[in-house]
Amino acid sequence: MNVKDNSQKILPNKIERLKLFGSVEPGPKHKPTEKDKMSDLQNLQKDFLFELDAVGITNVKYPVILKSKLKPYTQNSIGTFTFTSSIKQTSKGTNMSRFMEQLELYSKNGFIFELNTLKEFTKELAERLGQRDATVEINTTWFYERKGPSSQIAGLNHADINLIVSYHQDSGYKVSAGLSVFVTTLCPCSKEISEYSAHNQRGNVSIQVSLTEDFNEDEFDWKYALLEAAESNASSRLHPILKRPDEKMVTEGAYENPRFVEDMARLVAADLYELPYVKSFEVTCQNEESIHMHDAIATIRYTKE
Ligand SMILES: Nc1nc2c(ncn2[C@@H]2O[C@H](COP(=O)(O)OP(=O)(O)OP(=O)(O)O)[C@@H](O)[C@H]2O)c(=O)[nH]1
Repeated sequence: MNVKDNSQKILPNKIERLKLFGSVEPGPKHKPTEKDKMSDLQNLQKDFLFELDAVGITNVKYPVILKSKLKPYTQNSIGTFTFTSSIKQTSKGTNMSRFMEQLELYSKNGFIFELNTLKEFTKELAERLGQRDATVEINTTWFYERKGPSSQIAGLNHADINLIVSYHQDSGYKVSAGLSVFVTTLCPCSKEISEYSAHNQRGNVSIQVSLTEDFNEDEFDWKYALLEAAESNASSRLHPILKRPDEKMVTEGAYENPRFVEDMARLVAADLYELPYVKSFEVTCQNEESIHMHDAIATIRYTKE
């Protein structure tokens, strides 16, 4: 057995240590260091065979500020951004640094996760890039207060939400919003055939809607509307804190509102159909089955006339 050597080590200094592990002195440098003397490969103009539909940066994490109809009314969250624009066949590349420059500019006083800000941002981005169009997508987590149905004890739930804004100098804006949240579903078949009980599952409801041009975020909180569409049609909503009287209500409520995955998709679709500012939608419900290894899934895509 090795006996540990407890005598104190004399370490080489930091520079020597880095050299020990392979660091070397800088070599001779001949290329220009001033920006205007550097070659600018990405701005080369030639026939590069194809136009690009979307080029840019993705998986950018930056803080965002959310406003909400539910408590907490204002909150900080983390946004995951994707920024792109098309580029012509004659351009070699885009100017990647400009996406982040613009994000930093808008983040000086906190980046507000709202439609008006995002529309202005997307148009300015296209102009900054010298392109005809730009698209910005932000995914973030929205926290909202949820109380136990009997005890009224409050805690925080969360849903994943996104906004996608595209701007084109000829056709204007296209706006899409999405939400994904968990719910409880209780199997109608199981309830029907069993002497007692019914198996239930954790369901995920994912909604993506395209919004009308005149949609006004100050009048309608789209994330609240999508949350309601998902949760109010489930067998039960999820809760952060449940005391026994709450648990009894939630359990019985689910038994009184059984749902297949297909029922969920259709009922959510019906609510979205009735929202006047939704032009088209896609709903996917996925149940993590508690009596199978696999999940059940149902999707509806619909465009209003
Ligand atoms: N086009 C392109 N740029 C890349 C790629 N990989 C890295 N870069 C980026 O190139 C950027 C620098 O290019 P530009 O943004 O055009 O910088 P610049 O020319 O000094 O900036 P401007 O003066 O605004 O044009 C850096 O942000 C790098 O991240 C790539 O695959 N394509």
